[in-house]
Amino acid sequence: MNKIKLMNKISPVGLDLFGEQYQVGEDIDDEDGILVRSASLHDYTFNKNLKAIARAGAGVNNIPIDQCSNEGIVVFNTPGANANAVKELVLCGLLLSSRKIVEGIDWVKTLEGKDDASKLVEKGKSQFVGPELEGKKLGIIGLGAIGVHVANAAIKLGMEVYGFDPYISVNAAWGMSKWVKNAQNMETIFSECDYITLHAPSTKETKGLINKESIDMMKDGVRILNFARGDLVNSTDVLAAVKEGKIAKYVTDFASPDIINQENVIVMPHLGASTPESEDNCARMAVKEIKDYLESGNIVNSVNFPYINEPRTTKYRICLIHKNIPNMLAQFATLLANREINIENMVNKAKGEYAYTIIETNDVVDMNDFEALENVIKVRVIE
Ligand SMILES: NC(=O)C1=CN([C@@H]2O[C@H](COP(=O)(O)OP(=O)(O)OC[C@H]3O[C@@H](n4cnc5c(N)ncnc54)[C@H](O)[C@@H]3O)[C@@H](O)[C@H]2O)C=CC1
Ligand SMILES: O=C(O)C(=O)COP(=O)(O)O
Repeated sequence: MNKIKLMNKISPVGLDLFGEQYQVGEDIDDEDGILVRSASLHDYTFNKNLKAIARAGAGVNNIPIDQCSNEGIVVFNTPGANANAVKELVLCGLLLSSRKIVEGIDWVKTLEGKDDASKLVEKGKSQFVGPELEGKKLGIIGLGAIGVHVANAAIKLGMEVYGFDPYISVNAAWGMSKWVKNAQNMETIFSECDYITLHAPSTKETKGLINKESIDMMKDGVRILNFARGDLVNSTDVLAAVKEGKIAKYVTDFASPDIINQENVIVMPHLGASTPESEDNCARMAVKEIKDYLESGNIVNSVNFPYINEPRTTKYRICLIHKNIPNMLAQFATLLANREINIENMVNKAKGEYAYTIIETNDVVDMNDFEALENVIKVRVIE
């Protein structure tokens, strides 16, 4: 029986895939796996039995990845599973940043109970004029699953789209409209664009990338959208620029005390992925990933360990997480040879400092033999 701890609400469409061999819930101890959305695991104590964490979503900044790697805990996410949901909210954000929709709606509420409301509306609406998107320049920082969706949709809206992503994947590039212009650097985005939208993960490199210095490069009246993570933006600098009128509107999915209820700042309660479709997609993908890893040792969509997806061919499968250093495979082979155990199949892949090896055999093996080896982090024998 595998035990799965839920750190957030996860769609039953995914949870139903676990089946009877799993105990799943919020009050689980000594869990084999964790399913999480945005709850922070930075202060969570991982038990020794924990093998995997699946983030039903994209961003993994709520998980201590280095610590997980060090402890042999495989962390998965669900690439692209919520990208359409976020794209749709970004399109909404573009419109909210441009047309004075929120202000207009709030103003109409003040007319409640007035018999001449329709007349007042026609007289007062001129205060809520805002520009169209067509023909304007949109800069996108981060061209992954979401950035590409946004780029393609903005092209269809008639916008001139500039994209910047120094690490763009071949897949993302294949999926992107040929009309998207390749900005060679972030400065081009800052200086050229009327609208700037962020779709890069929170990393050391991206933290605070919207700050006084970058804002100074921007056009007067620029509109900034942040559906990536709050810490990509220095909110003090953004707020100051909004107050000066340099930034016409800041629309974000991430609340912080300083930006709540400020004029020309629209804050949403982290709603990007909150659609039934995306919640189902993410849950399904996360459950499949964690189940596959626990049952077969296969790793698909991990952010900290390499991709290995091999069909089972033998009775026993030895799964070894270890340091990516010379002589590990030789030690495994020698150990098995000394026990007269034949290797039917062996796969080894590395990712950065860590590596993963699957050895298949039809003979009984003793996990302790492998655990005793230096630089082996985690061992499992799956029957
Ligand atoms: N508001 C919400 O509810 C949601 C927010 N997100 C946020 O959006 C981010 C992006 O999500 P996806 O597109 O699904 O991820 P993704 O991994 O498909 O794309 C991220 C892209 O950012 C690029 N990138 C990394 N460092 C960069 C840098 N320094 N400058 C420019 N580009 C850089 C990567 O090369 C990659 O192409 C997530 O990491 C998460 O923080 C994701 C889903 C929902
Ligand atoms: O997938 C992501 O990175 C998100 O930000 C979505 O977060 P959520 O699952 O809605 O808490």
